[in-house]
Amino acid sequence: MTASPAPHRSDRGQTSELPNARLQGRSGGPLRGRVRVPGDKSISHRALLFGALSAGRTTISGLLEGHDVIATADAMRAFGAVVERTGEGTWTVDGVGVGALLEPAAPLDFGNSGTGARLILGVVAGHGITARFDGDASLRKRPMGRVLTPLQAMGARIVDSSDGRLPLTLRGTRDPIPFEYRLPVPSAQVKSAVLLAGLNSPGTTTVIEPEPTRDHTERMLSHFGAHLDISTDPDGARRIALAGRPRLSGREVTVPGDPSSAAFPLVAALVVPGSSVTIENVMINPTRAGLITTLQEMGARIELANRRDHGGEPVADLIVAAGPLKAVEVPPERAPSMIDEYPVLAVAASFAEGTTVMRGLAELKVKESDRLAAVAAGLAANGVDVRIDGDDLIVAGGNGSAPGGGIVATHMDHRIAMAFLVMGLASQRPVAVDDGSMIATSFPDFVPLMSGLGAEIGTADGDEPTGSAT
Ligand SMILES: O=C(O)C1=C[C@@H](OP(=O)(O)O)[C@@H](O)[C@H](O)C1
Ligand SMILES: C=C(OP(=O)(O)O)C(=O)O
Repeated sequence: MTASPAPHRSDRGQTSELPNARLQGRSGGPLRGRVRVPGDKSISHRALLFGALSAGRTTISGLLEGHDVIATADAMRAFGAVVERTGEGTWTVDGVGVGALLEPAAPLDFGNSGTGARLILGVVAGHGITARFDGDASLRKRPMGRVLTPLQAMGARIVDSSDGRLPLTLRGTRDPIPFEYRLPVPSAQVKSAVLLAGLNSPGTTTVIEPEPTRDHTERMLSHFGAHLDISTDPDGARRIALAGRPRLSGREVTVPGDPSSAAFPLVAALVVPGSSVTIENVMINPTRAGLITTLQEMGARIELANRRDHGGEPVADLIVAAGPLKAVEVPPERAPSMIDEYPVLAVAASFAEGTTVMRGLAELKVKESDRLAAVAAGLAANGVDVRIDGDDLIVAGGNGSAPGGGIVATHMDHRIAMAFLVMGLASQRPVAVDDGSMIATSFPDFVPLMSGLGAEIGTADGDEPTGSAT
């Protein structure tokens, strides 16, 4: 089985695209080799954004050239920044500076990307410009009220929207009101939107997060020259205070490997018997490392070698060897540090000994799909005993094997597609996903990278799976 060759779209900097077709993962020999996953998606979005909000030139290496990030690059161009691809993963941004963004001439299309849409709503909210935001069918279903509520309190106005979802038009303010906001949901996107609006405020913008979320915005704001005061409140909440109207200057950014993409070859190497894989240069920032902690608790053999600093973020090479996994209970407070990794953790749990309980997954319901429902349906279609109890996901493991044989509905969700293709590599029968095209939003070279390790992933033209989850 082979994957179809990927078309090249050099004008937008994309390296490859997967076919809009059913794909299938099936068991073969052990996975072996060394790989590098693409640059971190969260950091890639932010590098482009902060580059555009800075004076002078930002040079970025290791940028993720997936569709989500390319949509952010296009939005930065619409605001007047000069964004150029100078080589594979290397980009320059000649910024316009905080307060100086131009009004986009046309609607901004964020495709499948919640991060791009929500962070840039924050950027527009803090500028005296109006912009129209749109996205694909998945993004149009996702809640934007979580960012619009604080942004309106800072002075932005919604010109039109259907119940707080895209498409919508936002009119920003040139004088955002200094504001203090306690996050009602653990979301780095909401935190970042408020801080980005606060950049152009004459006073201080404060975000209080009761549960820590990924801290890339804070790290990069400091790197680009903003002044942040980060402290802990008496109740343990994290308080982030940003002084408004800093002079941000162009910087160099080197983007480390994305732990959310590394999760797929990592779990594959654990569940395919006899595998031994090294994944180089993976970011292990503690706000993103919950999956590694959880898998190690399950007994996974993962060595973190060659720990070092890469562009202000901790990274390591993950040396992974297949072996038995045992069920664990994953506490709700760990969810923000592995929020995008639950689909593939649920796949790992289906091969474990015992019943894994993942608690506090309400946020999974508002991702590219309702991931709680999509994961449960996908596992059930593949013969796994799975249950949703409120916001908890409960997966009975098959002690080293899972039936497989199902077709999984991906609901325009890249992580559902990749997680179930990984399942097929170790299950008794192949696992098919109905649409692999969304994989290009975050991991355009997923299929060739996995194939290079020996994985059998390709178009589903061989054995037809039987079960289905639609
Ligand atoms: O800030 C970010 O870059 C992201 C934050 C998370 O979303 P939430 O803020 O909605 O949890 C995560 O799911 C998303 O993939 C990227
Ligand atoms: C949730 C995700 O991304 P976004 O919110 O940016 O669409 C993700 O990549 O899993």
